[in-house]
Amino acid sequence: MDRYGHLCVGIDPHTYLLEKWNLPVSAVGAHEFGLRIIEKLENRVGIVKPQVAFYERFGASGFKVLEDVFEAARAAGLIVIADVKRGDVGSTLEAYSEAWLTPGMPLEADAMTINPYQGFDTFRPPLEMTEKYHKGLFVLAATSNPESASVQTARRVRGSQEGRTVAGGIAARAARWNREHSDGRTKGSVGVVIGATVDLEMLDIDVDDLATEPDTPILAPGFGHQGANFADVRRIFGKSADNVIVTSSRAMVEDGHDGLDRAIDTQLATLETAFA
Ligand SMILES: O=c1ccn([C@@H]2O[C@H](COP(=O)(O)O)[C@@H](O)[C@H]2O)c(=O)[nH]1
Repeated sequence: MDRYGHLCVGIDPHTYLLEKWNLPVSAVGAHEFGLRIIEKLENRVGIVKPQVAFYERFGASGFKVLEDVFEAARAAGLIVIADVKRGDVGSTLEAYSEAWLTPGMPLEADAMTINPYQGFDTFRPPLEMTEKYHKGLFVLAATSNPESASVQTARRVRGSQEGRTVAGGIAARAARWNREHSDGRTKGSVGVVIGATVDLEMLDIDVDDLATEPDTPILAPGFGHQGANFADVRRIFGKSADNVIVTSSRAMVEDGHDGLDRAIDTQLATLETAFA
């Protein structure tokens, strides 16, 4: 974060955004959308998060242009977080991690989002790849959408005792993994996704634990369109704010290509004040 900053711009070529940018609603339009965003970010913003779904919907041609978008982002010196939210039995998850984390593969990214619904222990293959190739994982813990609460606030039962919430348990497992594999690093390679819109207390997420070295990075969606305010990052994440990647997609690009310049300047200035 010292090198790349806290701001991450999401590349989500929604249909209405392609239309607003006067681009065709096709893989070609999604390609151009991604490249134009990357061009604006170079030397100003350090991290991008392409939302793979908006490319996947165009099938093979969508994946082909996504490869180019990743390549352009890498060439511009950006960190690429592939928002793919994959999860499965370990052996299948291994293939997903080969696709998204292995150097030289067409869809290689720096980090991927991953879904723990089938159990944290299915992550062994991607965790090993993360260590081997110096990549990152962001595990969904407390997602920004309001519908998530019914699953993520549920408490586990340990014998006759009520245990942690699902979200709190996942976050604690990620922090534990980082501590057990710290290797002298100040930040772990396993991060968590925690929406900026959630109630951390209700979810029983221990932000102090996430801020215990090696810190657990937090990928925080929900800023902008989903209602969280960029200026509130420290209030929301407390001790862990310094580990937060503030990510926003629609709000950055809704005013078109020129509006993106203004949005970048505004949000960089807001975050500079917030982190001062
Ligand atoms: O909990 C989550 C996890 C991922 N997302 C993704 O982030 C962006 C948010 O887009 P905005 O336009 O800034 O709302 C999108 O790609 C989601 O799939 C999330 O919103 N919440």
